[in-house]
Amino acid sequence: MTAPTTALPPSPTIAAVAAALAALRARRPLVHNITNYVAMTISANVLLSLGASPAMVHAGEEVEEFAGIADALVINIGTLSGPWIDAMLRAAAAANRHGKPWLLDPVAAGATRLRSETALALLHLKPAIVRGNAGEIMALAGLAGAASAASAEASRGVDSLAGSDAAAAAAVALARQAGTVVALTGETDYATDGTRLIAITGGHPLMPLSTALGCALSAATGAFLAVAPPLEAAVAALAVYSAAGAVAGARCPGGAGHLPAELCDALLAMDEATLAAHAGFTEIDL
Ligand SMILES: Nc1ncnc2c1ncn2[C@@H]1O[C@H](COP(=O)(O)OP(=O)(O)O)[C@@H](O)[C@H]1O
Ligand SMILES: Cc1ncsc1CCOP(=O)(O)O
Ligand SMILES: [Mg+2]
Repeated sequence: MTAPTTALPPSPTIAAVAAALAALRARRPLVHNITNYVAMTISANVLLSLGASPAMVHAGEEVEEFAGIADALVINIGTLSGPWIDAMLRAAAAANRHGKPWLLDPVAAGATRLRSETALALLHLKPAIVRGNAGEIMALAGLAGAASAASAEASRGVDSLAGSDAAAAAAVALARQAGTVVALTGETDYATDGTRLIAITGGHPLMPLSTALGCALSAATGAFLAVAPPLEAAVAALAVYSAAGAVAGARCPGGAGHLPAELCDALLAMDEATLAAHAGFTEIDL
């Protein structure tokens, strides 16, 4: 029997995630966010605690210029309107021209025609990563023709009613069809480039009870895009955030009110031992 000529890509390790986090902190990337009104403050605080520099810049008159100076761009369609859509399309095209990686968070894709058409138009501009909950990933995969249309019961507005396990196949199909990495979140998170599927455990059941933590995760994932290729960036972001979420949730016995603050503190203090204690990976055969 002959030995294989090409090695399989290595499975993710806690050490590799810790190294990506160290690289991020050393680089302190400037992350350009076009995000929704609900998510702006927590996204900026998550980026600062992680070790990145946030900037919320959405005016059509300046997004192209800013995309050129930023290290990565995050586009989140949470609170859409006509001028914002124009700015999002211009920013994504400018990031592509400048060779800057960018991420799409298709908030509530599938809920309205405006959201579906905008998410699809942005997908066609080739984001490096799409990060969404199960309902959004199933909807976007259906809209892109990568999977059958998502059922109306998969989402309620910005919230997913479906579990992430049920959306893993749609995530893989979307990644293949769109040539992107998909970061799918829920009780278990998944990262896939269409050839590999990695499950990431951690987090806390209180996380869906605090608004915009998914949006802030998308911002954090954008920061990792400045220091790592898309699949590694997605895995690192999901693992770091899952570990921080687990630590933060354990410090919130009375509910989710303080969760965003605890999450930021946990991100600031994140280290390899905490990652090892609170995040895990499984590589799933495709
Ligand atoms: N039931 C859960 N248990 C643990 N972590 C969760 C749970 N639901 C969501 N999370 C975590 O919350 C974060 C946001 O994910 P999610 O709620 O799917 O996004 P969104 O806010 O966009 O709907 C992710 O880090 C995810 O792992
Ligand atoms: C409530 C809400 N409405 C429009 S955007 C938004 C925030 C959604 O945040 P997330 O997707 O992280 O739950
Ligand atoms: Mg969301």
